[in-house]
Amino acid sequence: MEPVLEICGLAKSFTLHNQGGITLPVLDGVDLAIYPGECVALNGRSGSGKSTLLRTLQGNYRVGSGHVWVRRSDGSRIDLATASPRQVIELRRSTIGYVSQFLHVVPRVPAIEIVAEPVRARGADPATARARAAALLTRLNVPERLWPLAPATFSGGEQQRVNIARGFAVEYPILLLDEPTASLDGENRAAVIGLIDEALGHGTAIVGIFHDAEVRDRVAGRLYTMTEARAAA
Ligand SMILES: Nc1ncnc2c1ncn2[C@@H]1O[C@H](COP(=O)(O)OP(=O)(O)OP(=O)(O)O)[C@@H](O)[C@H]1O
Repeated sequence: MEPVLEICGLAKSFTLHNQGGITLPVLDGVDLAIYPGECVALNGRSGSGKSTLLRTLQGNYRVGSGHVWVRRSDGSRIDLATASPRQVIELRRSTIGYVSQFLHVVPRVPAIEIVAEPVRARGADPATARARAAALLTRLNVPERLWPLAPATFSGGEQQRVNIARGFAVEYPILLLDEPTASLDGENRAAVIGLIDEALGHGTAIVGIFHDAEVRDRVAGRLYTMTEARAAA
């Protein structure tokens, strides 16, 4: 079986332009291959670069050096290091799902539409997309009275569940999860674990940050421990 995601010699540093142009090395020599149907948990102390790696895999941060090969459903591969912005947008629609820690709400867009949007973007008709969204919101215990409302006023846990529903609305080949259970109670944690299990069963490859050790031990088949980037000489 071929990996859906192959990270080779990835390095990434940030240049702080407003602080004298200091360069902060964060990732160095990351090598990791991820296969369909497996869940890899990023492990490491606070500040070791877990979120930076996840955002780089989503194409949100530019690759410093090295390669991040993403395999598309037609078998072709794209390297995020050289992908155009247009290709990155297309990969996010078709191949790479991402559940961030916080929902970035668009003003006035109802929760159900936020969840249905990725389904529609893949060509489903509005009724099918809304039905999928409704099923996920129900599963994640988001009360139906909230569905037509914009989530700006929702509680932290409600916003997170809308975000999770959106991330799982489509069966992406690759799903990136940034602390998907951080502000959830036991019942909703169990619902998220159920969704993760199903996605893995469908062959989705998951890379996640799970500070909740119980959830991590339950879903992750493998840990990838971040090592400190070599300090700049
Ligand atoms: N946009 C940025 N600009 C400058 N430095 C950044 C940026 N994002 C992250 N960093 C720095 O990179 C390092 C790694 O941060 P990152 O958030 O990836 O760590 P983490 O392992 O996810 O931490 P935590 O477990 O605390 O969330 C930190 O020292 C952080 O200050």
